[in-house]
Amino acid sequence: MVLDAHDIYLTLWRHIVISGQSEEVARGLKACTADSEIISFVRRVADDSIGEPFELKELQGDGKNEAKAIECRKLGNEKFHPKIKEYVKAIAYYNESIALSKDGSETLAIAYANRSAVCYELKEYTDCLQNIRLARENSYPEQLLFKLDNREKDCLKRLAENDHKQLEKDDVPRKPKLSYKPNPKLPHISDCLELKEDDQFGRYLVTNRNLSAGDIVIEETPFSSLLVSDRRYMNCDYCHDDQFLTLIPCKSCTVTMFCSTNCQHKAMDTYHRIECSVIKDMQSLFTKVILMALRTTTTAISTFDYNLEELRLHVESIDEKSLNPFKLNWTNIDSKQVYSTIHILATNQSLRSASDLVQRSVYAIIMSELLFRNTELGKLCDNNESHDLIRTLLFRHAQTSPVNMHSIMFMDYTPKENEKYSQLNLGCGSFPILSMINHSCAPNLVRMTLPNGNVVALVNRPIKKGGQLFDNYGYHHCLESLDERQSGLLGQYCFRCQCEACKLNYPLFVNLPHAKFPPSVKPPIDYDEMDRLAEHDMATALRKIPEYCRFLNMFDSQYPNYEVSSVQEALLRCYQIVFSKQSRKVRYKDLCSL
Ligand SMILES: C[S@@+](CC[C@H](N)C(=O)[O-])C[C@H]1O[C@@H](n2cnc3c(N)ncnc32)[C@H](O)[C@@H]1O
Repeated sequence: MVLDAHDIYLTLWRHIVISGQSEEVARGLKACTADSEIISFVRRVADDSIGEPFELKELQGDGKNEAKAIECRKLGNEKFHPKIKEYVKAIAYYNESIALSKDGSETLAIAYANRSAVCYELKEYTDCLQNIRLARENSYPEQLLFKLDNREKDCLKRLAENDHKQLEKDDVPRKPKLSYKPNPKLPHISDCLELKEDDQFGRYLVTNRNLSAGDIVIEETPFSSLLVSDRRYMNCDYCHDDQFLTLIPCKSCTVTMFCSTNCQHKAMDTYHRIECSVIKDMQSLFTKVILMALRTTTTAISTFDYNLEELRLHVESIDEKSLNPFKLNWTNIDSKQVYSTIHILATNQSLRSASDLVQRSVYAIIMSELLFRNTELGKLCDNNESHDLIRTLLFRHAQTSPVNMHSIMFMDYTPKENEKYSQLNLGCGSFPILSMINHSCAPNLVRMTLPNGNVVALVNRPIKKGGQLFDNYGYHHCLESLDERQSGLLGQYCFRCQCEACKLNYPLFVNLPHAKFPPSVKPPIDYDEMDRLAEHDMATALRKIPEYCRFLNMFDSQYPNYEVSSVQEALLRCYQIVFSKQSRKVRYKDLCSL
């Protein structure tokens, strides 16, 4: 069995501890004056103590696999069976079969043909025709061609009769706008936001005007992004759209699919050219946080047109202490400068323990070895400096990723669960401005992903002029106890939280007191309306937004209480209904079992 990278680190660290070397290793790490020295030091310690930990002989690599493709197709057929009718699950298997099949093969053609049959049942006739074309372009068995011909005729007939699914106008998410004038140099953020820095908080964002619940103050595009691996047969690897009926596979690897040749080319240009031959092994070795370090590094390399010397000189020229995203003019910024703003994100390196630095060095060594052995980086890195560059970038981003990356979400249709729609993690991205926002366990904003992959910051508690914007890093007082929050934040983000919720020990949601309203105020939560929001009813969402915002602005002085927290949740749901990306699956709820 292949060990994952965390096991390799654990084996090494245990050996260091058991052999009584931990203090010596900590001293050795402290004495290093550059990241490249840290990595070399860890490599020496590893080679001396556990032999050749980075050989990774058990890794399987990747390659098309006809037998597995046929197996997946059979699983798809089971889900497609008229008594089962789990069409979306059938599609996931057919897509996997497509990704595993050799280009031009009969197996590939049959998987496309089977996918066309699902499209037909789902009344997606245009997609059905596209799959029929793809099946014919590959080696579909001659003797079965009549099936495709008949399905094609039926599709054309249905299209002529207009018997196909059309998006209801209300299903289409709207585009949000910034609530205040955009900053002339940073048009993706409101001009009221400023960057400050001090000893307690590091860099952080403040507002120079009063902000109200419901304001949208940032809409940011990620520099680099990653699709989680369990969505790889349902969503486009590049734009993350859930175009699962028409995904096309990478011709080489078996774990990457795209919604169009356009996205395929863009992915190739930005990261997949380097990652293609190693991404499957990387996925088996690393968590998404560390894969994000890989993605940010490969995106940086392509940003510099694979010119490693130029990238090295650029990185060396960055003045980390003084550069920040507010110093750049984003109206005509080039992507090399955008990378600079990702390069300077917090690493918290000086606060990390010896074992943490060993862990991240081990990850950087494993990733770089795989890249040097199996990708064009092996040839491109023709001197020690370029090898060091790749290792140190991976090491740096293995530290910036867990501290700064943000999730990319969408609203999945989950009719069998408590909530009909629930937020599903599609992946993650690196964001220069959003990464400047500090944490509070009682935050005053939430993040939301738009269908185009941008992430917006939505204010959900009023913020006074001069006040700091606070995000939540996954440790909210409503959901976690003070101890859990303090230790979680210290472990992952290296700071002791002193937010109002920690200082005043705000209760969990279940223990929140009720707000005191004047008799004229109607309770904000109406359970019928909540049911309609649970159904993602656009009209209800649009109607409730101003009401909820008024309530949050009026009663924030009584925070924390049950009503304000409930309305915050309900407001976020309304915004998700109006602006977020929603699963395409919902369109098929009456046609199959989901
Ligand atoms: C995403 S960054 C936020 C921007 C960061 N302050 C900077 O200077 O780059 C996260 C890091 O900021 C710091 N941080 C975030 N919230 C904080 C808070 N409430 N108090 C102190 N430090 C905080 C921690 O070092 C954390 O790892």
